[in-house]
Parts: sequence; structure tokens; C-alpha cells
Amino acid sequence: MKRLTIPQPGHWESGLDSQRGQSDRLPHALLNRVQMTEVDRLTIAYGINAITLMENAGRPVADAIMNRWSLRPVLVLCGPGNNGGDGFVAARHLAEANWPVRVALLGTRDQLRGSAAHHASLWNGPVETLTPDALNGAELIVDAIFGAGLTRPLEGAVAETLAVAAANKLTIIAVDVPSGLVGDTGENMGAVPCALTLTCFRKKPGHLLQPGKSLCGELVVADIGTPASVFVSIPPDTFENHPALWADDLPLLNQHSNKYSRGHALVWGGWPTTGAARMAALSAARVGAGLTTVAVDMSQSYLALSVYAATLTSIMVKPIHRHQDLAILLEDKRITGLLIGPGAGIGPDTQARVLTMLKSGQTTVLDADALTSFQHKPSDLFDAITGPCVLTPHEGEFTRLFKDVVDSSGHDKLSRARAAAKASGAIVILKGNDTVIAAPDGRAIINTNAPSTLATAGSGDLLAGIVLGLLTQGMEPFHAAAAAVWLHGAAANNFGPGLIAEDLPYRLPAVFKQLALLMKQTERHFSEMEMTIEFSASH
Ligand SMILES: NC(=O)C1=CN([C@@H]2O[C@H](COP(=O)(O)OP(=O)(O)OC[C@H]3O[C@@H](n4cnc5c(N)ncnc54)[C@H](O)[C@@H]3O)[C@@H](O)[C@H]2O)[C@H](O)CC1
Ligand SMILES: [K+]
Repeated sequence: MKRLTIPQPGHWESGLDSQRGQSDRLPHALLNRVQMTEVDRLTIAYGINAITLMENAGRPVADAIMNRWSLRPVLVLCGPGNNGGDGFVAARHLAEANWPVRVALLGTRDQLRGSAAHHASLWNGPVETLTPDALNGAELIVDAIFGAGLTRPLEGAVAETLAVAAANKLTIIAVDVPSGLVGDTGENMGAVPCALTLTCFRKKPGHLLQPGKSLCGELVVADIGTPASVFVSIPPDTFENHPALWADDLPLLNQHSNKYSRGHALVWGGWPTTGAARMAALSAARVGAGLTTVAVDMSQSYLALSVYAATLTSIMVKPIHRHQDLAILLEDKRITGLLIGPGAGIGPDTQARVLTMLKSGQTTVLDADALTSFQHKPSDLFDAITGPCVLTPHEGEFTRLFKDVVDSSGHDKLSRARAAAKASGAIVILKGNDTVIAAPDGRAIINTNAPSTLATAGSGDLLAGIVLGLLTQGMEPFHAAAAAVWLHGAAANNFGPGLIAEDLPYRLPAVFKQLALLMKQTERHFSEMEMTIEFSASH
């Protein structure tokens, strides 16, 4: 396990550059507003003053503009807080490089405080009033109105000015977040789409959660000199999904591996919808389950076995005539992972099967109909989850199962997934373009590699199968869930346009090759969350 070197406070006096190497640690951590306030406080305590921090935050905005666009008129919209202060810094650097730049301020200069007042005093040009008229003649707009300090929806001159800028398709560069976007949640309180967003130190959840994700445009994280040692006091609990979080835990093959040592996955095969379970089984096998069996529901039709058997080759089939047959089958301890839901049907039979599976103590994945079957009494399900379990709802299934949980927690996706994981005692994968993976202990991961081509029938069944395949091989459930979501996205990206669900399992081998290369390049020495845990344990 890697240890981070934690610089002592006195070291900061030796200057920024020697410390900057630290800031590449825990690069996938996401920080909320409370954590960022603490980050600022600690950074200042380490000896980097607030004026320098603001200088370091504003300068990359000017640099990013000059690197991406040719010389053209810029208008910097400044707000009354530190976000506005960053704007004054950006304006000064653009002007020093002889760019035509104007500043428009919400409020008056004498209302500015602290570092923002300091940097405003270094701005030699005129300061106009922030109104839609100020946009005249500008081609690039820097939005430095509100960042982390947003307290209420945009209105008045700010809302009007941004609306006119958006309607006129002016290019907007946001400082920290597009003003109106809530950094902790991705909720939109009046922001308009930006071409580029520059944020400090680490991304914020709102940059990755919809609708925020779509408003940010290109997202750049600026190193403003904050030492990664701040993570000693602020162990992050939210991350952007990346192999660095779980690659060390992926099941590995060695000379002693055999099909039994790779685990035996069992998928419930419903009737008359059979494709969903078949595709899930195929994905479980593709990610390395040594054996995969579909337990075929024979209670409705004898045809079921023939359909499954005729369409599966490496996947085995096992007819289940009576409910007791399932319980007997689950006594086989060589079976190491279970999945029910895809094509299972909604109702008491599925409920009973789910409860039997959970009672077996085996690691279980519950998807689709297995979740909806408990919509009228979710507590029956939550009470039965006593072992390792992963739930994979889409928004509809989530709302049906977790209605009470959602009513009593925040309404943003991150809070909802966390609350659901806590209430159910399971890992929850709340799917979508911005899938959130949450654990009952509060850890959460936001996925960012899912292309829109995954919006196709059967895509969720495949994800459930990938989770099952990894769990079957003994991977830790939170890591398995995050890895599965990433592999699912990577496989779809690898295929490209025209994807239908059947294509996806066949792309997994190529993704594993990419992953192996990545792990080789990085000498397989990453496990960010373990580092975090060790951090908190040792301090
Ligand atoms: N380490 C860092 O991340 C650094 C971040 N910097 C920048 O500082 C801002 C956060 O600054 P803060 O002063 O806390 O908040 P804001 O500038 O976003 O705004 C506060 C200001 O705005 C008023 N307000 C809030 N919402 C509204 C509204 N809807 N309508 C009207 N007025 C509103 C509020 O009352 C306050 O007066 C961060 O985002 C970074 O850009 C530092 O510069 C460097 C370190
Ligand atoms: K902003």
C-alpha cells in the first residue's frame, strides 16, 4: 500500500514549487463546499496567503483563454465575492497581455472585501455596471459572478445578462462553476451553458452530475498550490470513477487458476422474457466468472428450458420446477454470486426468489423486476439484505423502491443514492448518464465515461451481469460496482455508434487489454481509496 508523504506546515515557507508535486495525489477526489472551505483554511494555515490563492485561481483563467482563442474582445462579469475576485485577476492578466478586456461588476467596488477588494484595486481599467448592455461588443464572456458562494436562484441583472449572452451564442468561460450551478449537487439555479469551466484544486460533484455536467463544457482543474496534505484532515468520500479506485482489486488469473477458483455465477432466467437474463449471463462470463449458469423458471412453460438451452453454449442451464429447487440449488457452496431481476417478472414469485437468494448468504445482485417487486413494501427487502448485495436501479426503479428514503433526504442524485445505500444496507448503482455508485458507509463514486449510445434496450441487463461476474470472483462489492460501471461505459465507447446491447459483451476483451496496458504503465500502484483510508487511520 502506498503512503503519501505529508509535508509539515513549516515546509510551505520554502515556496510553492516544491509542494506542487503533492497535488497530483488523490486526483479523482471530489470536494464539496464545506470541504473546500476547509481546504482554503488549511492552505492558508500552511503559509499560502489568500491573496496568492486568488492570484493562482484567476491567472489560469486568462492563460486558458489565451491558449484556446485568438485575440478578441473579452468582458469579465464579476460578482461580489471571491469568485468576482478571481475575475479581476483574470482581467488584469489578459490586459497585461494586451487583450481588449472590460470588467462589469455586480454591486460596487467599495462593497468588495478581503482578497477580492485587493485584486480589484490592482485593476487599472474602468469598472462598468453588470447589465445586458455591457455585453455589447464582447465576444468572449468570463463568468466570475458566483461560485461556491451561490445561495439562491439567479435573478435580476445577473439572470438577464447571462440569458442575453446565451441567446446571442456568446462564448462563456466559467470561473469555478457556471454561475447558478450548485457545486455540491449539479442542480441548476439559473446557469447557462459554458464553453469552458476552470475550477481549483479538485473537481466538485456538480461538475459531473446532470444538469451541471452539460453546463460546464470543457472542464479544467487548476493547481493553485493547495497541498494534497490537506487530505489528512479532509479524507474525501466522493470520487470520480477511474480504474485508480479499484484496479488493484480486479480479479487476477495465475497459473493455479481453474474454472472453479474463478467462481460460479448464477442468473435467474425468467419466462417469457429470456434475452435479458441471457445477456446478463454472457456478460458475467466475459468478465471472468469461471462458470455461469442460468436457473430456468419452469413453472410457467416447459418451453423455457429449450429456449435457454438452444441459445446458450458456454453458459449452462438448470431447470427450476418448484421454489424449493432454487433453495436446494443455492445450498451448493461452489456458487459464489447470484443475480435476479432482468426478465424476472414483477410479483410475489420474484419476491420469494429474491428473499431465498438473500437468505442463502451469497453475494447477490438485484436489478429491474427484482427491485420493483418490492415497491409496495421496500422494508421487506431492506430487512432481508444482511450480506453483500448490489442494487442496480434506473431512475424509475429507484423512485418506486426508495420513495420514502428520497422524501426524507436531499433530492440531488448523490444524496439520493447515498440515502438509498444507507437505508437498504446494499451498494446502490443509481444509473444514468451520471451514474452514482454509493455504499452504506457514505462512500460514493460518480461515473463519467458512459456514452449516450448506452441508452438502448438491454444495456442495464449487461451492467448487472458485469457486476455479477466481478462479484462472483470475490471482488469487494463497492469496487466491483464501480469497476462494472466503468467497464460498461468503456465497452460502449470501444464499439462506437450503432451499439445494441448484444454488441457490448464482445467489446469487453478489448477493454481489458486497454486496462492491462494502463495498469502496466502505472505499475499497478494505485488504489486511491485505500490511500484515503490509510490517511485517516494513521492520523
Ligand atoms: N480554493 C479555492 O477553491 C478558492 C476559491 N476561490 C474562489 O472563491 C469562490 C467562492 O467565493 P465566495 O466569496 O465564498 O462566494 P461567491 O463569490 O460565489 O459569492 C458570494 C457572494 O454572492 C452572494 N450571492 C450568492 N448567491 C447569490 C444570488 N443568487 N444572487 C445575488 N447574490 C448572491 C452572496 O451573498 C455573497 O455575497 C470560489 O467559487 C472560487 O471562485 C478563491 O478565489 C481562491 C481559492
Ligand atoms: K462563476
